[in-house]
Amino acid sequence: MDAKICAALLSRLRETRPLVHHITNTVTINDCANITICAGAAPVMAEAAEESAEMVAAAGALVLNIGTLNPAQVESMLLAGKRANELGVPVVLDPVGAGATALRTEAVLRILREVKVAVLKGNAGEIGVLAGMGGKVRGVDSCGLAGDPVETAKACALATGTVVAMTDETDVVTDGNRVVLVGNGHVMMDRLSGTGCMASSVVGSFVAVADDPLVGAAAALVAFGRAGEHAAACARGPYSFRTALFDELYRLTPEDLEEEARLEVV
Ligand SMILES: Nc1ncnc2c1ncn2[C@@H]1O[C@H](COP(=O)(O)OP(=O)(O)O)[C@@H](O)[C@H]1O
Ligand SMILES: Cc1ncsc1CCOP(=O)(O)O
Ligand SMILES: [Mg+2]
Repeated sequence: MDAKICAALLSRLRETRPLVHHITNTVTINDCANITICAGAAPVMAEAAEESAEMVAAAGALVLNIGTLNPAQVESMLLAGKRANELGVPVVLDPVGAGATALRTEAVLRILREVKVAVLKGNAGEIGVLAGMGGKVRGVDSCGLAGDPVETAKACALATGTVVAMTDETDVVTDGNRVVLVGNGHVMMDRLSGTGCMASSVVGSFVAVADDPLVGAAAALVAFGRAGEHAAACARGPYSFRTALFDELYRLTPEDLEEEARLEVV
């Protein structure tokens, strides 16, 4: 895993433009659609139980995000997720707010039991809760971890059988054995609702074209983080940053990634 691989995946993503099927929340759904396009993929949001399994057949990846979950939506997620598993379509799960309420925590655990999830992408608090290692979540925000971030992410990966992508100032991507740390990103990304959801959409886009979900997830967080760094350089505040974040991901080239990726395999 190195900068060259990130660059090659971005090229492959732009050449193949996979469809990324989302079942996601109502707060950031439009941001997720547009960041998917800026990454190089094509979004579709389809959540009715009558079509969610059918739609996933055309997709390169499925992103499940529980940010504004309700029981019917979770059933649609299970139908789509099981069909994705049958078809070999990788599933990305964003456990938004897991730990904040029992409904959220239980929905995530049920999806993890019934669907083979390729990448579990959460903030530090959410991953700490799911690892059973003392994460704290208020609303949808991480209030931090009790222990070491790498050990927490590894424990979560081993407990859930997924690649865990735990976002923070330094992102930790791990399958429980291999660990990649991603240093790209900017604190402005924490001043805006939706950057975690968008990170999941970008992970879905990269995982659709990657042979290895760990490599796809790490490359996605490098690309998104690097776009955030470029965006912060010209932003006056959170909302001009938001606009610039889309533009800078759209403008990001494989050469940028090769030169500017900050990742460490530990
Ligand atoms: N302090 C920070 N410095 C750099 N990047 C950050 C920082 N906080 C968050 N990010 C980036 O913002 C994105 C969203 O992460 P995070 O804020 O942890 O998720 P969520 O919005 O789900 O809480 C990730 O790509 C992460 O790398
Ligand atoms: C504010 C809010 N409430 C439910 S979903 C959501 C958006 C969360 O977005 P993110 O976790 O990406 O900041
Ligand atoms: Mg955030």
